[in-house]
Amino acid sequence: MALVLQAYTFAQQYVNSCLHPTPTKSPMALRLGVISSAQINAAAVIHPVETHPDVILYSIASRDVQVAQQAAKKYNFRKAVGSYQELLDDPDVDIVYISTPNGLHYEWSAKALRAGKHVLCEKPFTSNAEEARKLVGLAKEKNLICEEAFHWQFHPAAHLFRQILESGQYGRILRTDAIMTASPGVPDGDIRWQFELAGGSMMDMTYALSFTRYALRDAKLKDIQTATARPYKQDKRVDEAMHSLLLFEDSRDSHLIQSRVYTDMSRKWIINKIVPRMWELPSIEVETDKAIIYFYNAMMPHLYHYIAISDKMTGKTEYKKQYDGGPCWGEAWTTGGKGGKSYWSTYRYQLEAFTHKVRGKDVPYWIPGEESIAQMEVIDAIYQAAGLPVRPSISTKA
Ligand SMILES: NC(=O)C1=CN([C@@H]2O[C@H](COP(=O)(O)OP(=O)(O)OC[C@H]3O[C@@H](n4cnc5c(N)ncnc54)[C@H](OP(=O)(O)O)[C@@H]3O)[C@@H](O)[C@H]2O)C=CC1
Ligand SMILES: O=C1OC[C@@H](O)[C@H](O)[C@H]1O
Repeated sequence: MALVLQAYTFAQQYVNSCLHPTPTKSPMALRLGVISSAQINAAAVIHPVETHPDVILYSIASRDVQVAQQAAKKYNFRKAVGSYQELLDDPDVDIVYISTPNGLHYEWSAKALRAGKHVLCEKPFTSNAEEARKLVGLAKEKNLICEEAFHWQFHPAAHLFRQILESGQYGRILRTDAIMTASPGVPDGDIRWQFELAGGSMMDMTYALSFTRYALRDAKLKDIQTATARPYKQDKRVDEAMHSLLLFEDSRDSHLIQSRVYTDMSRKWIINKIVPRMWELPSIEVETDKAIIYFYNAMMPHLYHYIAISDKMTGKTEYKKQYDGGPCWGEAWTTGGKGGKSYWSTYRYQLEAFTHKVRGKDVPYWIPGEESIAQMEVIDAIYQAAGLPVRPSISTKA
């Protein structure tokens, strides 16, 4: 389903970029360089940039210059180059988006920082926690931005979800249950199946853990009760699926919270294997003292989402949604907030925050580097608990 959603996002973004024509660009607009010709580029940055007045599509790099030229022609980049380093050597590039396979995130983010560029790096941030620590340290040393592109966290629906959990109205969080599955599954040959490129369901579908840690905010991981991987048939080091039960300690009163995190890159179909589970969108359920709170489609809430709050005492369910404004972005016309637009994707909200951060302005929402480190530490711990190797560092040159 995640792949279908992704395809739908591409289409939606395309329609939106037509319906909402390119604004006049600032003469000093930030010049974006894109590293790789990945499929996700269009949805994640290209279309968001088209509707952003302070960023232009400046340069795209591919290992194959012809591929870069095709992408540049299709999306109106000013330049196309045949090596990632050539893009980084260009003094006119201000900000860089990195969409290489996971295993190369660290290498190219580090090289971009060393070249003096601000970085928006795809999720998962790095191959492992050690790389994450080094990258965050390097960004601090260079006084540059290096942000993990966990786009969903920038959307107003995510902020409403957190506000509901932290309102105190529903009591303490007792347990969480987050899933992300692909049905139809990820095709063989995809980068997500390659161990050396830091593949695996826990890495690719790291959203399920992100939903969990976001809901629990400052809770500390106390224990991994169980972690069971279903190995990929062609490489047993790669988790086709991962079922984990984590134990967190609440930062306020130290009570324990049990969190189930389930990721699956090859979810079984139902009814004699003829119906893919199209409805099984990345989601999280949170049980509190007083309610069950369910955030449906937390990964791409701009397409569709709801937050259902079921009262344990009355059995009544209340539904909420938030496509713009909300607790962080505010309503531009009433609170002086930035508001956002209801047609903005998670990626467009993310770009808005990223550019503001680069410009040194206040941002409605941000993911500190320490968060990305903590996320990678939990992923490493899950792999270890499941008896699988932590994803390797292949970028020794960075
Ligand atoms: N935020 C989101 O919603 C999403 C994020 N992602 C993340 O984005 C990244 C890219 O994913 P996706 O778009 O599916 O990737 P693709 O497989 O479509 O593209 C990856 C690109 O990386 C480059 N590359 C460099 N080295 C290699 C290598 N050894 N093998 C393969 N490709 C290589 C290639 O570009 P070239 O040949 O031009 O150099 C390739 O086109 C991943 O980290 C993934 O987790 C993915 C999907 C959605
Ligand atoms: O980040 C992602 O979001 C969409 C998924 O289909 C994809 O596997 C993942 O990389």
